[in-house]
Amino acid sequence: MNTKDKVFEQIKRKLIVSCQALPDEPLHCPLIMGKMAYAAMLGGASGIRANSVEDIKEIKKKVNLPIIGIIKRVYEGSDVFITPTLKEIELLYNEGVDIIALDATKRIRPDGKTISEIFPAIRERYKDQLFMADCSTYEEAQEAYELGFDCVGTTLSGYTDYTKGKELPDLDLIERLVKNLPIPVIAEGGIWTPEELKCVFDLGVYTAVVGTAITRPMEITKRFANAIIS
Ligand SMILES: CC(=O)N[C@H](C=O)[C@@H](O)[C@H](O)[C@H](O)COP(=O)(O)O
Repeated sequence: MNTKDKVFEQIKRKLIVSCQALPDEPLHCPLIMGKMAYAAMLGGASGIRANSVEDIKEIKKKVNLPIIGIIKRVYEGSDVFITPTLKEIELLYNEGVDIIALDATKRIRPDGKTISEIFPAIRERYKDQLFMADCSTYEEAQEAYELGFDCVGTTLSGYTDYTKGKELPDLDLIERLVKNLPIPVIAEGGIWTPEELKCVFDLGVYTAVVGTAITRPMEITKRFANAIIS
């Protein structure tokens, strides 16, 4: 089995936990994300999604699980913030992550180009690297598949101007992708409960990423606090 197949085999029909805290979040700190990933592993996660080279380095010290790596960076003039430019891809590639995820929406990137303009050269340059397309619509995922991405995720449904307000998890999108795309579909975004996780697996996803519901205590606390506001 080659390395790519091995990675996919390890995460097949298993839970991936996203361990992320941005600079404005209370748990922002590589050491904490490393421990978070370790806790997730002990709890049964089979893969980790993580943001930034610093966090990824620390997580690698604590767990030996496949990592989906991203770098979130906001550039002026573009709404694309998940691994938006070639620079972030190069950093993730040099760090060595099993899968690099990047925004594959139709939005214009910071370099003024679209994903279909830049991805062919990326595919060519990093031949052995696995890439995940973070999409917000069916058409974007279809295009990502045609461009040569290895897997697609529903990560950005609800987060682009044209999908804002969508109920998450986006079950319709997940179902359509599973039915029509021949590459692994990863459900990601807004999975809050074990029941929802089970539901997306029942729809036939290859795997699913759960983040906030497990690794953002401030958001989890808000849900409880809000439940008793009269
Ligand atoms: C839109 C965006 O920035 N999504 C990010 C992508 O890496 C993360 O902030 C999410 O936590 C992750 O996608 C998992 O989703 P949820 O936290 O809803 O389980």
